[in-house]
Amino acid sequence: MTRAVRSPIGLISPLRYSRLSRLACFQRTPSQVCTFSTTPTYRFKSTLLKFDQKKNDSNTTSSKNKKPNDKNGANGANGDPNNPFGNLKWKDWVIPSILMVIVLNGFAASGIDNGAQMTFQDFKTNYLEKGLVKKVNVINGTYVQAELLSGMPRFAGFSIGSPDFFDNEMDAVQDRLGIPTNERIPIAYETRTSVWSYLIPFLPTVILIGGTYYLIAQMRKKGPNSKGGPFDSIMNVGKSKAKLFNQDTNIKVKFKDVAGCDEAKEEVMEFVSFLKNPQKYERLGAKIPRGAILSGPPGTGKTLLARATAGEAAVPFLSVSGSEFVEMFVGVGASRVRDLFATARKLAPSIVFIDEIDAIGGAREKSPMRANDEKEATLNQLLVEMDGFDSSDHVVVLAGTNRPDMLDKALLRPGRFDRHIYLDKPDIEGRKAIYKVHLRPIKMKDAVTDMFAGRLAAMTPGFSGADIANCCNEAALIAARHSADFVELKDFEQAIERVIVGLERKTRILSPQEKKTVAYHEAGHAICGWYLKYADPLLKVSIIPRGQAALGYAQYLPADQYLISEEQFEHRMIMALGGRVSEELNFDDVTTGAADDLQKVTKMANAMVLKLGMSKKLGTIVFEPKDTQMQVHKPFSEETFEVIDIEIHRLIDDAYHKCKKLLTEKLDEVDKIAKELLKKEVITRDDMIRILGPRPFEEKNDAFKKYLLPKNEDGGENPHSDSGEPAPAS
Ligand SMILES: Nc1ncnc2c1ncn2[C@@H]1O[C@H](COP(=O)(O)OP(=O)(O)OP(=O)(O)O)[C@@H](O)[C@H]1O
Ligand SMILES: [Zn+2]
Repeated sequence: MTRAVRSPIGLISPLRYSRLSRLACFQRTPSQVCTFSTTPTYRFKSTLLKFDQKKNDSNTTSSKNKKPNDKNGANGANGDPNNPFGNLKWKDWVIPSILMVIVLNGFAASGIDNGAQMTFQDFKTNYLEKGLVKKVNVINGTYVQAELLSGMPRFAGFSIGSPDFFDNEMDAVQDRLGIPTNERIPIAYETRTSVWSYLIPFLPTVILIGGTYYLIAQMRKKGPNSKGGPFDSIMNVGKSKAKLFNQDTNIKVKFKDVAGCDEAKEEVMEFVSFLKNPQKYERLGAKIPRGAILSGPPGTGKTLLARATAGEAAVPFLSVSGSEFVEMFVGVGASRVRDLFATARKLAPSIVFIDEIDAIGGAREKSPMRANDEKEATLNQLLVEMDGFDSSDHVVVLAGTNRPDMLDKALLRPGRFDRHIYLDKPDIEGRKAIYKVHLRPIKMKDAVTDMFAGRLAAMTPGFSGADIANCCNEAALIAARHSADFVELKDFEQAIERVIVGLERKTRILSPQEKKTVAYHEAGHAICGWYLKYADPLLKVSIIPRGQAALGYAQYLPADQYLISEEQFEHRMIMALGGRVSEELNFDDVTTGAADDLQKVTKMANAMVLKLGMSKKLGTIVFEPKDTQMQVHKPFSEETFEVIDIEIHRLIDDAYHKCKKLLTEKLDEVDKIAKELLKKEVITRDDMIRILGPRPFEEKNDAFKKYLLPKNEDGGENPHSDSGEPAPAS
């Protein structure tokens, strides 16, 4: 039984082998204990080697063994798609794992001080037979700890198969050495239990109770700013998803950050004044306005203005999108509305902002087929909540929409959203002011002058506040890409072009013939624009492909204008046809390049005839049905329909012939511009003047004249004044 087995790393008795392997197993996680790899012996050997070589080192060994196991554990939790706890955060499994490891370590240690490790055989020959042993302790009937005489290691330890066998062996050795019975080494028997052995039976219960407590805590998490834990969506389906912005922390927006919409600001100012000082109004018996609809095209600052209102009034701001009320289940939307208003009342004075209110506030179905009960229930709840305010509630409701015409009339009734504030796209002065706001954080070389902001504003007619914000950011990105220290005008010019027509696509290679077609097409547009009185000022023409579809483009600067005359319409149509006509005049064949132009022309002619009363034959009648979807019959006779057809054709044909006449006269100029384009790819207004001479009409865009036109090209010095030679095409 004590016969030693020779192994490559030393002598190991079978007895000790089994004991140590059990110890090693305790220090591993269950998954590895059960694993049979192709090199199991190697693992045991290395563990044993460490036991042999290092004294009192069991902890280090176990920690070394633990590392790869922990890693396995982590992979198990995160990497396995079937793992139901795959979504839990690291905290959720790290803490239990650490507890587990502590428990297992404690269990493994079991309170035994191992001392110098050896086999019984070694103990016998090295200590027992030499009389170096003072006392022997048999622990738990399986392990022996021998106290040695001084000068030796203090303890020696080894495992035994059974206490009886050990007793007999001890007696046998001492008999052999002739030691009298009363001087024999005392053997004590001891039972040691670790505190862990008491605790471990309770462990599953503790884990179970802790886990349940954690899950319930997760479910209870709610409120306007709930983080949305794994159980949130089920428990909080009827809760409002509004985001709460608190004055002290989140809302830094003030009225000074909203530029170019002074009237709108003035209107909402009243709400601010009310929220700050309600007594001033209530004292005189005035009812406080409940809410306002902020409408206008996308990106004109509706959300921004609402936030600024909250910022100025220094009250909590609850922001929610109309679409967040819409759910599959009936009643959820209504419940969310109720919850939103309950929260707002609790936080009062406060502002509720419902963006895209058309998602729930759209006109209710008139048909008996009740298309959308859920939407209606939500809207009704909203109406009820707004009616339910009394003036002491001090809650103001602002709502944003791009389609105020779609809203249910009941919403707009006095006592609900009784103010309607319209935010239009900014005009030149508005854009200038918005540029000044968004240029503030941009690092420029010189201070931003009025002229500089004006120049950018003049270059970007039709831009919304959001476009301007985007443009300023793009300019800074472009400058950063060139590792510049400052952002300059040229960066802004590039950014504007990018926002208008998209990225340059240098990789889109046109064949020489295609390039030529594009050049003559664009030259046709440019020449028409140059010689037509009402054409907008031209900034540049380019034949570098850009964005999704444009192979070439011309950048014009339309003035901010609110009325368009018949003649202006005609000139726009001629300009739009210039590309196609130039192709016809310069090549044997025409291409698809004019598709977009033709669409524009047709749309304009349609509008002139059907909506704007610009056809003498048809007179000042609107033919366009208001609600095209509901229209079954045309609101006019077959004869009128024919006349409409003829008139639309006539308008387009007229424009076409005038365009052809103009370009035939200016064929040389078209040729020159096209050649210049082929040479340089991009030509500017200066190139046009160099090749064609100054434009024969004074520019009509004041912003252009003020901010962009070089001084020597200005008004009076222009050889052709407004009253001079009429436009050749007119
Ligand atoms: N008048 C403005 N002054 C300053 N910045 C503006 C202005 N209008 C818009 N912006 C900028 O555009 C961004 C987007 O505006 P906002 O979200 O308020 O537009 P919106 O009208 O609510 O658009 P949508 O109808 O698409 O919801 C703002 O964060 C701001 O940076
Ligand atoms: Zn074109």
